[in-house]
Amino acid sequence: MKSRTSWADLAANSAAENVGFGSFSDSNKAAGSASGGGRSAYVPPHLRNRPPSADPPAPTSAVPASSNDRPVQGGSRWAAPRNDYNNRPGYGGGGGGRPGGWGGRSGGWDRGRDREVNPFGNDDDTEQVFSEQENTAINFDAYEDIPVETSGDNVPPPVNTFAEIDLGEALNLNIRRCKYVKPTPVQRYTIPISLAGRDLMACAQTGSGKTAAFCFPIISGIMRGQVPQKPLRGARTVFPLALILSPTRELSMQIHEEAKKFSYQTGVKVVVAYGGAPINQQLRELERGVDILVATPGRLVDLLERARVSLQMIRYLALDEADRMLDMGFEPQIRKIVEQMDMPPPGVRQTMLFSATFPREIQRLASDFLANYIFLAVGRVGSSTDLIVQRVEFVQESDKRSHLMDLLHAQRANGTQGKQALTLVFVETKKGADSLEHWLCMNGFPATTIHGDRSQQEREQALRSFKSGTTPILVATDVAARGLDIPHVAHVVNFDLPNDIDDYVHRIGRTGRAGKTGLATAFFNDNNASLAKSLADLMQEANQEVPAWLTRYAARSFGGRNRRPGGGGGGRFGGRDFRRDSSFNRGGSDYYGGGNNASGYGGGYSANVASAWD
Ligand SMILES: Nc1ncnc2c1ncn2[C@@H]1O[C@H](COP(=O)(O)OP(=O)(O)OP(=O)(O)O)[C@@H](O)[C@H]1O
Repeated sequence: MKSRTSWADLAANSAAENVGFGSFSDSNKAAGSASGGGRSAYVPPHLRNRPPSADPPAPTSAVPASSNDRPVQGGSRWAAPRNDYNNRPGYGGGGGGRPGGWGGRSGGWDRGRDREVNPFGNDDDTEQVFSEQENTAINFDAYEDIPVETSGDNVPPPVNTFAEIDLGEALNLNIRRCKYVKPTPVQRYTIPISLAGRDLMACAQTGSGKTAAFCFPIISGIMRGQVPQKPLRGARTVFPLALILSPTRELSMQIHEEAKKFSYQTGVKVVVAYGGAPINQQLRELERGVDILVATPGRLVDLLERARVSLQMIRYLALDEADRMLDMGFEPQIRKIVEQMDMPPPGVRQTMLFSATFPREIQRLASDFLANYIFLAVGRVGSSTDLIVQRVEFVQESDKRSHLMDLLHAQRANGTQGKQALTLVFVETKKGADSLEHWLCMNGFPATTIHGDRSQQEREQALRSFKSGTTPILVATDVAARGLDIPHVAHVVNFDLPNDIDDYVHRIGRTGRAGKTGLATAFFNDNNASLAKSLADLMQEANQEVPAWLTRYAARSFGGRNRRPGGGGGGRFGGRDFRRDSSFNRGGSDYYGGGNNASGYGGGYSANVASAWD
């Protein structure tokens, strides 16, 4: 899905705010007086932005008609109880469980007046949605025989269809608008687990739909949940109910765009906050109301320190790319956010950790954040690679550019470098990215670059230009390695291989997404010898052709940081529940070591790009 937040969008939002929400601050101040007759009455998320119904429903004690001041639609019609939620225990719908009075949110979130932008880009697509039979976006056959492993107490059974899960009417409609016909394997398992209120550590291959897997239960849970009383804090402090953290600005923007689609017309408000963009605009957006906050850690810490956000009401915490979030670069910030601010503890909040890779040492750290959690592994190690043809070629440093040129010329000749076939080239350093981009442009290959030394505006512009095919080659550092879902990336080139096999898995995962096939080419030379074993193991597991010379390199390297479990014959997954390891029970760790423990996971983590992240 495209990330469409841009500076232009932000400016437009700001303009819209001035036009449509000029009186916000007043109503915000008045918020909390549910019967005040002003426009500040609390409207619970599941009742916001509902179209007027033809049949006036029975009034509900949860939202008294008198508290709804919408002049056009009329209070009682908008205060319709949701049939699908109202009679269930714990949903707070018909039981008078909603006290109203979310002061901070109510004033700015009167959906009667807020024209929620249609994130699907068409005015009323209901007809189209209902006539849509097939999802053309995903090849589910590719997931037929995917191995799945769960561990933990009382794991709820998976579902086969979205219809089996009661996510709520409005969310179901959005799922159909997204043309998601069936849940992907990770969604089949994680959604019931999350809806059952369980904590989760989920490891599933790149491009397999993890974003929806954590967004759906959060949105559904907020729609049906009890709304607690807002604690007494500064008038400008906001109290999100869910926090989704991701390591990069672009990924946070992308999650925000996705979550907005899923939450369209549900009344659940999603706001994004990330570094590199003016904080004032983000503050204004927050003041207009927030249920789900998507953020990068650095900007969130800033907001917390300014007391503009409180985590006191957090019910859901999701860490995307959780292993990256807990590696050496980010861990202190994450611990500060999760453990040292006012967030409810594990067991009170629900915590979900997602990634395609989960080194056991990171699992050990992550377990501090979880209570009685379920571990889920879907797919083999780097199993997106079943869909990705992986090639590794021996190329000396000095030959890399001309070799890349040969590849690009061949693509052009084969017609695969058309507007719809994008090539993503990973390099090690920011300087190297700029220099390669320049060289490609000089040689007639339109290219752009994304890395941590570029301004946020430049980064966003580069991504837009790449996605649109204007510059069909993007030269990137690892800042683009994780999470980004860019349609039509046909080829990932590891011009410089990473030091860490997990980074390789994430990088090549930018192609071969959602059931589509892709190609990944790696340039290997002596400098990459330490990666040889893990790379050869990974390729072998994915039924790729391993060149004889790489096997020889692999045989020469003994163990090392990048040992893969596959070599030991036991690890089919991108991570395996570390609680099952004997070394865990002994309190030992063989994370970095050689050893022969099949369940060990060699994905040593690097902080080499932390400076480029937020
Ligand atoms: N049930 C579904 N049916 C069809 N398409 C889906 C479904 N779920 C997700 N998708 C699509 O699959 C693509 C990949 O999803 P997503 O970006 O969530 O993958 P991911 O598992 O988070 O990948 P990564 O590990 O790289 O972060 C997206 O374009 C998304 O819209």
